[in-house]
Amino acid sequence: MEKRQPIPVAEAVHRVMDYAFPAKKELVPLTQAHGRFIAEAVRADHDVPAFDRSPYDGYAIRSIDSKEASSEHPVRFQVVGEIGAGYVYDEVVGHRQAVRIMTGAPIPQGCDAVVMLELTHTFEENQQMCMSIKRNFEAGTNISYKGEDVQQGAVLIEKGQYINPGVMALLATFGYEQVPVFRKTVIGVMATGSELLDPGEPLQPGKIRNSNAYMMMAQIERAGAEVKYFGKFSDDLELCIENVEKALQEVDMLITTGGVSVGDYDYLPAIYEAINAKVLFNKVAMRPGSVTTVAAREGQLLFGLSGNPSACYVGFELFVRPIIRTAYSNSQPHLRREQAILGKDFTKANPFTRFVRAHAYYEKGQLVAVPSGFDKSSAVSSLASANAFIVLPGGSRGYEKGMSVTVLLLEDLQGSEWPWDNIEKSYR
Ligand SMILES: Nc1nc2c(c(=O)[nH]1)N[C@H]1C(S)=C(S)[C@@H](COP(=O)(O)OP(=O)(O)OC[C@H]3O[C@@H](n4cnc5c(N)ncnc54)[C@H](O)[C@@H]3O)O[C@H]1N2
Ligand code: MOO
Ligand SMILES: [Mg+2]
Repeated sequence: MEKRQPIPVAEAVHRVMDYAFPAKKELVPLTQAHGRFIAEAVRADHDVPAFDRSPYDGYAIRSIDSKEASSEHPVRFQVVGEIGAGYVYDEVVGHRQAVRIMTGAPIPQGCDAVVMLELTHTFEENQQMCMSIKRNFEAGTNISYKGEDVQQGAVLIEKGQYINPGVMALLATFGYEQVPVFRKTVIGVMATGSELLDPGEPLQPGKIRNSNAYMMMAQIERAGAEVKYFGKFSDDLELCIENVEKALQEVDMLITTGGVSVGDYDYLPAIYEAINAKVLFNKVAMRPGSVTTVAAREGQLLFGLSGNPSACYVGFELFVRPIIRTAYSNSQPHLRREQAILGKDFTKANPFTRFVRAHAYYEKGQLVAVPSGFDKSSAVSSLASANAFIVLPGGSRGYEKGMSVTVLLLEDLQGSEWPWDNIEKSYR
């Protein structure tokens, strides 16, 4: 039996990233763009606001006419018109004339100030609407100027940016009825193992329910890709080869779970050989997920993730997620890295770099990360509350509560460019 040579995590991620590929583009209606990644930069083709407008309900005036106003000597204006948002007052406003104006309406020609309704007194005289004010208003008072928010030509959204609700607002502002986004990468999922039952089946001796497939399908969606689920397959070499071959025709990349270790029924190594896929690595100096194997055939990636649920979960986030986000031109495709305070002792020794599933939260402005439970590679229970991995570099005897540790955040949309440099052993 060939002895597997563990490689450092960063080296493994590099080897996978060498196979990154760009996704194709497609146009989707604006209403379906939220949560996608934009395929072109968005440049402002007009100013926002596109015209000088009123930020208040009140009266538009010529500031010069208010110069003499005081509480003893209010100045009165003739109200010559009224405009709501969406309309334009098309006369030129003259001496001691005012236009009743609503929030969002364009400033009439001749006017250079808006007086809030609350500061005015409105009355009727000789069947003529009038308004008076008791103080002077400088030119420019209460005007929202053309271009004060966005100037024409400004790049507002970079290619590869995640489309969040604020981006949606900008897309609508600039008339994107159809939005250029990256086509979702299609990722095949296949579970292997003769012990696997579907969630709807009753338990039987020696069998377990297939949880990894459902977990990974959700991870794929969280990362922004599309799932193609091929089901579960028993440990039968010929059957698996045939189905892996078939699946590869239908997806951009394929993830399998289980069968990558050295057991008699761990067939993934034989499958890669049979289909002529080149194994990029089959052992990573990490826990869980040391058996994570990645292979490539004609540029197409095959991720052989561990059958152990926690190992499978970690393998996905470290190796598959950044490939997805890179396909979308996202500049921060990896998990977001932060420093946190370890919230609880972690006494296990670490020959390999350990990714402890953890719950991270803020306490008085400080990020704290607490291991989320049973920590074996086989653990399924600790994943539900995990929103971070605590990264404990190898070669240590354990960590104590209060130490500063590196964490990778799982539910953060921002990500990081490359989190793998200079991860220090924890310190106080
Ligand atoms: N002699 C050695 N044995 C093992 C080694 C080793 O280096 N030498 N590595 C261990 C490590 S580390 C891991 S991790 C596992 C990896 O196992 P495989 O990837 O080959 O996965 P399986 O053998 O198929 O299953 C392992 C475990 O996970 C359960 N499983 C499998 N699929 C699913 C699924 N879809 N949902 C839920 N659980 C699943 C399976 O029943 C097993 O209990 O190997 C160690 N052994
Ligand atoms: O690959 Mo295993 O997950 O290290 O426990
Ligand atoms: Mg095995």
